[in-house]
Amino acid sequence: MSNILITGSKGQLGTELAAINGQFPHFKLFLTDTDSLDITNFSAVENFIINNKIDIIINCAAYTNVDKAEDEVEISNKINFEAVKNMAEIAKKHALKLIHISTDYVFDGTSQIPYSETVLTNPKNQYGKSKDLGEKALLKINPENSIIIRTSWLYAVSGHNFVKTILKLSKERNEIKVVNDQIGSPTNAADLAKVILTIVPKIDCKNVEIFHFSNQGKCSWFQFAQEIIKISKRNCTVLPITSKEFNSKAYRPNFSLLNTEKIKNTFQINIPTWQDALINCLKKINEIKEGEPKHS
Ligand SMILES: NC(=O)C1=CN([C@@H]2O[C@H](COP(=O)(O)OP(=O)(O)OC[C@H]3O[C@@H](n4cnc5c(N)ncnc54)[C@H](OP(=O)(O)O)[C@@H]3O)[C@@H](O)[C@H]2O)C=CC1
Ligand SMILES: Cc1cn([C@H]2C[C@H](O)[C@@H](COP(=O)(O)OP(=O)(O)O[C@H]3O[C@@H](C)C(=O)[C@@H](O)[C@H]3O)O2)c(=O)[nH]c1=O
Repeated sequence: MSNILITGSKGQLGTELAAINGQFPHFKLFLTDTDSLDITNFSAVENFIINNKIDIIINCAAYTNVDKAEDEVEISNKINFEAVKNMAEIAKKHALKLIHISTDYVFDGTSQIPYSETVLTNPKNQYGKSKDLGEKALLKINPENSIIIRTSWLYAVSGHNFVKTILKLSKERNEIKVVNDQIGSPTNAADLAKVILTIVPKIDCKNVEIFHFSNQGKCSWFQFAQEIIKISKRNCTVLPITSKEFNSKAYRPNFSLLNTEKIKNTFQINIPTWQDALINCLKKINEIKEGEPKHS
């Protein structure tokens, strides 16, 4: 039996990890969030891992509001950088495995081929910068048997995400406008959660390794919104617009597709397409019924 600390367990990924604990009875999950374990508090985290004999930390806690981060530089850095640095130090001192989650937004979006783990980061917004600093701190402190998993466009049944926003907007409006010049791959948090708990026992590395994980295939946010509307049979038109027209506060990369070959080959895993993963999530939120035809 391994004792695993899940930070940010009330978020999208943390909730999905908690939901599948039954499939992994050899893990005892310790579910914490801001109210029970603030990851910015070094001694609180260290005491928690000592008192509960923690073997593994899965850090799902993060500051994830991309637009708000532009104005909240200090707090986003505290959570996405300083707290990660602290956890890396604690992991090293107590010989724990640390699984840290990062983002496609550490890249600048200028690539024309999917980003592999070796490409240099160059974040263009404050959220991406804070996550990049967290990654770099972890790489520098370099606790053994620790990894960074970068993922992209995460969504789940619970929490704030693009899928739920589009479902909500499509109830309120006949027409929604969505950017068509940002390309990536959506990721169902349930798929990532399953992969994390599957690979945890197999992690064995002297130096911190980076892996990329997303659902398979690529799309723009516009195409993603179209698929959400189509599968959910909503009577709403999705219109393509440019990022310039949408004019969000934070800059988003135009291309942030991740190359997932390394994680697939290292751990011999299959990853669902983004369309199938979306159907699975929408089924869960009762937008579609079992047995309905898959996407065309
Ligand atoms: N969401 C996305 O699209 C993507 C996310 N990621 C990364 O994946 C990981 C998981 O993301 P996701 O599940 O979507 O995140 P969420 O925003 O859904 O959840 C993050 C959780 O962390 C908690 N949290 C924030 N600050 C602290 C703190 N100081 N101490 C303890 N807990 C805290 C939040 O609590 P509260 O709500 O109270 O602030 C929330 O419950 C993150 O590292 C994120 O950067 C990567 C790519 C895409
Ligand atoms: C809701 C909406 C968004 N958009 C655009 C805005 C933005 O460019 C894009 C995505 O919008 P969101 O704000 O939902 O997503 P965003 O917050 O950019 O999502 C990111 O979150 C962080 C945490 C990550 O790590 C990234 O991988 C990514 O998932 O779609 C529209 O064009 N029309 C709309 O109606």
